[in-house]
Order: sequence, then C-alpha cells, then structure tokens
Amino acid sequence: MSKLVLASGNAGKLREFASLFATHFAEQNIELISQKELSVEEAEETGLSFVENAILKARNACAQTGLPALADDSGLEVDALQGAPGIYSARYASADDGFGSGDAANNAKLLAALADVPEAARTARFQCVLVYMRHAADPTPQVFQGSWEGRILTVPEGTDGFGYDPLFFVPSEGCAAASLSKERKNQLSHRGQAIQQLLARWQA
Ligand SMILES: O=c1nc[nH]c2c1ncn2[C@H]1C[C@H](O)[C@@H](COP(=O)(O)OP(=O)(O)OP(=O)(O)O)O1
Ligand SMILES: [Mg+2]
Repeated sequence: MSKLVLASGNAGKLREFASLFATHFAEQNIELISQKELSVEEAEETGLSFVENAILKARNACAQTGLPALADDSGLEVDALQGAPGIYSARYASADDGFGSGDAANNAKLLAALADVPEAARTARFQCVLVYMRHAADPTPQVFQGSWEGRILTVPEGTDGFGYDPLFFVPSEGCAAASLSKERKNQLSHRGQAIQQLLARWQA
C-alpha cells in the first residue's frame, strides 16, 4: 500500500475527496491520509493565484512527511464583487470588519456585500485547482482544474456541504449546493471535476 497525503485541514473537502477516491484508490493500492493525521503544520497561503497556493500546500506536506501529496486550493468568484473573495475566500471575513472568522462569518459578510444586488447580477462560480507532487522538489507538479457556475442566494439554504454552499444556488438542480448529496455535488462541482480529471489521468 503506498501512501498519499491530502494536504488540507478542511473537513468538508476531506469528506468529498474520501467519497470520490474510495473505490478508485483502493483498486490502485493507494492509502489517502489527511495531513492532520501526520501532524503536518499548515502552509502559509502567500500565493497570488489558486495554483500557487495549491503548490505551496502540497510542497509543505511533502516536505514535512517525505510522502507524495495532493492539495486543493479553491474559492468563490463573485462577478458583482469583481471576482472577490477569490483566493481569499477562506479569509474573507475577519474580526476587524466585525463579522469574525469562519464559514458563517464569511457567508454573513457576503450577504451584506451583495445586499443591493438584484438576482440577475448575483452570478458567481467556484474555482478549484488540485496539485499533485511526488516530493517537495518535484519540478513537474500535476495540475487539475474545475469551475462551477451558480448564483448567490439572498438567504442561506440547505444543511449539507461546507463553506459557501448554503448561499450557492445551482441552476441545473434548482437548489443550493448545501441541499445536494455529497455524491451529486461531486458529479457537478469544481472539486469533483478536478478530481475526475486526476482519476482519468492516473488510470490512463
Ligand atoms: O465546494 C465548496 N463549497 C463551499 N465553499 C467552498 C467550496 N470549495 C471552496 N470553498 C470555499 C471554502 C473556503 O472559504 C475557501 C477555500 O479556501 P482554501 O484555502 O482552499 O481551503 P481551506 O483553508 O478551507 O482548507 P485548506 O487550505 O487546508 O485546504 O473556498
Ligand atoms: Mg486554506
């Protein structure tokens, strides 16, 4: 069994990876281990793009474990906010602006920022970049990318998922991402698309 570190501290992401990887990775004799289980200290996300941050996270996990690593950097781009919060999605709200931090605070700040924006102008998309590195000095990281179009709701909806899912309306499904099963979300989402590309490449 060869080991692969998942370089993320986000429990919601880990659940989605575990679900899609379960069958495929068992077949390939790869064991997926979260970086927390290996006591990896989280990387500082100092990049200016999703791909840079994903590389920083994967390299950090490789360096601390000596194992190959997979990292996900993702976020929400809102058109009415000129693409914000983007790569800063996890750090959008803070104590300084009175919202505090974390998913609920981020969602509250987003609703406030869009208070005067009508439905048709509330278009947005999730972006995900996945990076796989064999070791910390890997000169050819594998990069996979997905995006998912939707609209920002005016009231949170649904109880599943994580992050901005309660505010992300998925037109094809007629509901929020937080109302989708993990399996359905993986069929459609930015992360699901990137993981499926990775699985296709690795099976080739
Ligand atoms: O499917 C999603 N459904 C809802 N929200 C999502 C999704 N995908 C990303 N997001 C949001 C969560 C977080 O606010 C930011 C990711 O930030 P990002 O730095 O990549 O992840 P993180 O800090 O939560 O964990 P880690 O860096 O350890 O992987 O975008
Ligand atoms: Mg992060």
